[in-house]
Amino acid sequence: MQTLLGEEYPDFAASYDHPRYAGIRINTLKISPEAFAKLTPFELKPVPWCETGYYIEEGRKPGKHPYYHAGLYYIQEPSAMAPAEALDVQPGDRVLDLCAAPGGKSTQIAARLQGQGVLVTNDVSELRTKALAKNMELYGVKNAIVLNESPERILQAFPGYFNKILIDAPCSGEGMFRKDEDMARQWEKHSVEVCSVMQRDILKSAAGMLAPGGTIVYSTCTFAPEEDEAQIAEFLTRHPDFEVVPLPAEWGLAKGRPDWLHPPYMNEEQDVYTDEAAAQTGDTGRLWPHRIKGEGHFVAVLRHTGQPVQAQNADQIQAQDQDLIQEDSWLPVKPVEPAKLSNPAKPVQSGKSKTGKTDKGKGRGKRQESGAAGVMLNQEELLAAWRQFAGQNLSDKAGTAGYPVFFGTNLYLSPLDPYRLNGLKTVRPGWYVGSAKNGRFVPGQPLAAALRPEESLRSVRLSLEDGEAVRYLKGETLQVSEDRLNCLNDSQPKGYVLVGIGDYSLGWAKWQDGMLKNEYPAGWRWT
Ligand SMILES: C[S@@+](CC[C@H](N)C(=O)[O-])C[C@H]1O[C@@H](n2cnc3c(N)ncnc32)[C@H](O)[C@@H]1O
Repeated sequence: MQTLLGEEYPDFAASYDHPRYAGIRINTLKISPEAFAKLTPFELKPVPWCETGYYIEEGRKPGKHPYYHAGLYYIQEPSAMAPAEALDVQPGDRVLDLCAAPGGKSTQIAARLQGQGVLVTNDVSELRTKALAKNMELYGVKNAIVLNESPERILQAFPGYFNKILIDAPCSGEGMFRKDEDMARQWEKHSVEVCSVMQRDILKSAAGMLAPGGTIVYSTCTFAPEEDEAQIAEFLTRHPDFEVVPLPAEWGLAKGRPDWLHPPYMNEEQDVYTDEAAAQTGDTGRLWPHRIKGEGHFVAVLRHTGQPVQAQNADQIQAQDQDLIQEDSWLPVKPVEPAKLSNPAKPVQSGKSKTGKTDKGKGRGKRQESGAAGVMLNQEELLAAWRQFAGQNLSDKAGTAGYPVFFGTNLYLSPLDPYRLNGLKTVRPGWYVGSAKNGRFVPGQPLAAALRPEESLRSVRLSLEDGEAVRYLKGETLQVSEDRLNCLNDSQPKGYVLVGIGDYSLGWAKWQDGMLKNEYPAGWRWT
């Protein structure tokens, strides 16, 4: 770092004696920054490069507040907010987040999409995709697909498909040493070399998945030029149909350093990029811990110079997907295991479909006897049971469009026709709305997390002050009188109730005779 930074080095080194900066980003799928400012328990100071990002006081434990459990904000290191902002996602975009776990930037992208378009979010680590999937659910994201795949395999399924791609690349992590001292201990010289190879491969796959005119944002949290400017210079040399787009000047970021693409700053002279490509890296951005309030990051915006693809709304995307389906290429995402019905359900009557039409009697008479295992529920019946549930528990305002996808007894609504996911390791094919259990449709926690009170026929607002909300989050049964329930369209108070703090949903409960039976899942509870 001394060689790289020269005169600036003492300031850089001194920055490691300062405490790190803590930040939160408001989840605009749930609440606007203006509304959050009225109820915030923290002192908020804006992050210059992210309209929804704020510095908060260090040591406040933002993960221990009920608003965190309501998905109102994501705890994010402020400089890590820059890459997804640089991608400039708009509602209707088709976005891929290739190295996404645990989901900081994916939740940011999903908030920018506002439920329109598609987010495919992926990580190669199976373990880390679990945290990614949970975060998508907690933050109320309806239009995301979570994959656990290699970029090369995703390329086979989505050539030229996305108009925005984020690569928050695996890197040697030099910018995280203040935040996490273990990363400094684990650093080895060969980390840079190993990561450089991975980054090159990921960038190559990403280029193949980008639609003409689209944008790739490449970011790392390291200072090593081999992983930053050198990757971009090499990419531009191999892909002359891309250019670097400068970051907004008002963000106050430092410029990239083309002068570091030679010894003594880099190990050896590289002959894999042209001078013109190297010069363009001056328009990339660097976040330095001694220059901005945040840790270290590198950000490059790479635009394909072809004719731009228009942002599309969900209907157009679905229509285009329909056009692409070949009759003979259709396969379900995974063979469907019929749900077991130990307690046979009443025949499914009628319910609202996503088009608002009723499907009277659909699925009736299709169940098969299966010996001691009881009665099997087929896909059609599970779908009908969901529609019946929606008809009896959700209001007309509830937005529940999507392709139904069946994984075992679970039902998801997907923003994509599932034929695209054939053969891919899919952690979540869409929004998990519920499953069949003991002959009934049981609504899922992610359904509740993405609904607003006016979308549920029954809702209740718990108070923060007397600890009621925390008791719900701990899994307790609560006493709630009937007059506190908000029942729409003359619905009866008995049944599923969407529980929230104020206007912000937490999960499901079942109300009967003044008792609110807690349905908040064990794995989500406040401990
Ligand atoms: C910097 S972290 C991502 C942080 C994430 N974007 C966020 O904002 O929460 C890099 C991620 O890349 C993943 N990764 C490593 N190699 C990968 C590969 N070849 N393809 C996809 N993901 C990869 C790692 O498992 C790790 O989760």
